[in-house]
Amino acid sequence: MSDQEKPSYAKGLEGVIAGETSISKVDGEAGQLYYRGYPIAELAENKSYEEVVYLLINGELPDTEQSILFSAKMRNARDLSEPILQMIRNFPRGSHPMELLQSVIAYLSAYVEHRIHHGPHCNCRDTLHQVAQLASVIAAYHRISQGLEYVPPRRNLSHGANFLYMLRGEEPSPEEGRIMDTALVLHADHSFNASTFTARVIASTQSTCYSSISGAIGALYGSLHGGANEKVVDMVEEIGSASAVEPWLDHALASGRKIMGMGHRVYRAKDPRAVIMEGFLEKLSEQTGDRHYYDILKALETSMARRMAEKGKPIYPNVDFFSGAIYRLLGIPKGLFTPIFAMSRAAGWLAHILEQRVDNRLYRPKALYTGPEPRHIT
Ligand SMILES: CC(=O)SCCNC(=O)CCNC(=O)[C@H](O)C(C)(C)COP(=O)(O)OP(=O)(O)OC[C@H]1O[C@@H](n2cnc3c(N)ncnc32)[C@H](O)[C@@H]1OP(=O)(O)O
Ligand SMILES: O=C([O-])CC(=O)C(=O)O
Repeated sequence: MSDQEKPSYAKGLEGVIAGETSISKVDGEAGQLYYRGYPIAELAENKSYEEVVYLLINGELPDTEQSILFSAKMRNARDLSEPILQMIRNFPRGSHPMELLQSVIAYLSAYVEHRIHHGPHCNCRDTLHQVAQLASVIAAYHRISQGLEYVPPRRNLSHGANFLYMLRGEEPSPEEGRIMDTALVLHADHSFNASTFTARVIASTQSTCYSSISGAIGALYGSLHGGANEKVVDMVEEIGSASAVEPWLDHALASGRKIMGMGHRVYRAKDPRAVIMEGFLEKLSEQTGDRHYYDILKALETSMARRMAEKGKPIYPNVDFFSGAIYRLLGIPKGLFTPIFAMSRAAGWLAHILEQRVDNRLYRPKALYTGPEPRHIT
């Protein structure tokens, strides 16, 4: 088939509307993100992760009573059962925690009543296992793999603060807890991104919430998606200092490297989440007296903006650009950055799975066949 005869199609589904959603809206031109109509900056400033989970799943912010009940439910669901702890203890050391997360979700499904529920009211909406327990799994894996004791969750801390507590075995400062919780708010949903789309495709086959979320974790792992936050910190370590940014970029761009944490399929402006994360990084850099990451990242941002503008292709930081550096300054190891993204995004995935089921149609696109014409074995 000649190139002229080929039907056109959108590679990577770029620009294709693949479904309807009322959960979040990404305004790529304006650089704005809304959850259920609320601007992300307002939610980040005023709401906890638990309230945002409620909003994503139920469509409205909780009132005071609903908020208390929902928080209690999520906090009660934080505990890990003995089989899950056993699985974490037995998981091969040296595996990436994203591999553990993907497996843990599938394993968890063996211990809960869920298989018959394929509708929007399946019990995942109520048990909130996947949303509440990922943080505990990540913290447990980190401590167990370091030869430390598992620290059980506390019920009097926000989701973000409890995660830091379970990692460290010590309560974080209120400021650290707030930064962690807000980072979770910022990562909770982003319309039809690759991992959420994966979750919806799996849900569209009438599979379970558990398999849908396990698949979504796999999609998030890659370095073009959630895995970029870890790669950004690798890149900063490779660059070494702000003064090395220009020669490093000359070489990286000449050899066709993508700059991790920059660029986006939808945003044509700075990602609004990166704006908020940058503020946190600046604050933490001042407080800790460690400006290393901030200075290198800002030099990279400025230089890339200039270089790409000269080419007529402006490029801006995305949500992954500053997050890894923030986690680093909170004392979190690199291997946990993408899992942290997953533990937040689990809320968005669950909301999308439930929405998919309300008016489901199996996802099954067509492909343009480019293989041999029919032939016979001779
Ligand atoms: C949470 C998230 O998933 S956010 C995204 C996280 N991923 C990253 O940060 C990885 C780095 N970024 C990228 O690889 C890309 O920007 C993506 C995958 C996120 C989006 O990519 P696409 O929409 O497919 O854009 P595409 O890769 O076609 O880029 C368009 C142009 O901008 C350039 N460009 C895009 N991103 C980058 C980048 N990070 N570094 C250098 N150049 C880039 C491309 O080389 C391309 O130039 P060309 O037209 O001369 O070939
Ligand atoms: O929307 C996307 O393609 C990627 C993204 O920023 C996210 O999932 O948060």
